[in-house]
Amino acid sequence: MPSRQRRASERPTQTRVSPSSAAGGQVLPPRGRMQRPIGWKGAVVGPGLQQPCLGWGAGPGPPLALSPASLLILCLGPCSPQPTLSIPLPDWFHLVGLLHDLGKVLALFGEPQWAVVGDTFPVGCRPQASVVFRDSTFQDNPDLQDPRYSTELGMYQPHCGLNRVLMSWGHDEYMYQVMKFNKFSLPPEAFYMIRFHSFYPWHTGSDYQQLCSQQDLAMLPWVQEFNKFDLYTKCPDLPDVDKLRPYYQGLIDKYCPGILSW
Ligand SMILES: O[C@H]1[C@H](O)[C@@H](O)[C@H](O)[C@@H](O)[C@H]1O
Ligand SMILES: [Fe+2]
Repeated sequence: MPSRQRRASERPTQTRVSPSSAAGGQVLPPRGRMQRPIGWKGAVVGPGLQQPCLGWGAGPGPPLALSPASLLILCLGPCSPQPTLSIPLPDWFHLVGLLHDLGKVLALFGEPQWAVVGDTFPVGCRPQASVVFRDSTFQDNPDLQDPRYSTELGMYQPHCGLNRVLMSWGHDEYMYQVMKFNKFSLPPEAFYMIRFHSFYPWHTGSDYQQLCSQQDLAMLPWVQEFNKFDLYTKCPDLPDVDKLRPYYQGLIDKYCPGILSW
């Protein structure tokens, strides 16, 4: 069993794919303490929010504001890293922790859950062994019947680079696009970490090497370092928002100030 798959079945609180769904389709709500949807409605879209730090600009969504306190609760509480840093990391690394899952706001725009959360993988080529539930959920995927898309390289050139690869859609790519559009002054590593943090078959499964460029290999350690603080590392206790807020507000002001377009 691929390690990612083993982890998924060992951890019942994580989002899971219905065993009865045919084509890698239906994603069921997680069990246990993550039973609630990601909490945007209650925690972020409250009327009582003050001093919004990240706001909605022009876009299809309703006028919403994300307060620093809400972000901290969402991102440092139930859905982000425990501070067990073993090496000194740059300050922006902490901001990546805060921001990395904000793309899940797509769920508010009516995007179905399977197109927002879940691990990501390249489309247009054969899904490799470490893709979670690879063996049980891809049997009806039409690409696998198409000789152009069902080989190891599929529609790609060898070592074309992940920036030329079409990934399955989700919160990673959306947040990356938001950061780019709003010109966050973060280093390329930060963009990269957010864009590929759910690409477990690559950063943890070591698959898809045939698509990687030298630049991808250079970025891999950053994605792996970040992964130590991603899934399964959540602190069960809510953070002390008042204590943490000035620090994170400082990072926001430094790297992504003002009102953002989503
Ligand atoms: O499969 C997981 C899961 O869907 C999480 O909700 C998400 O934050 C991760 O990035 C992803 O890899
Ligand atoms: Fe994520």
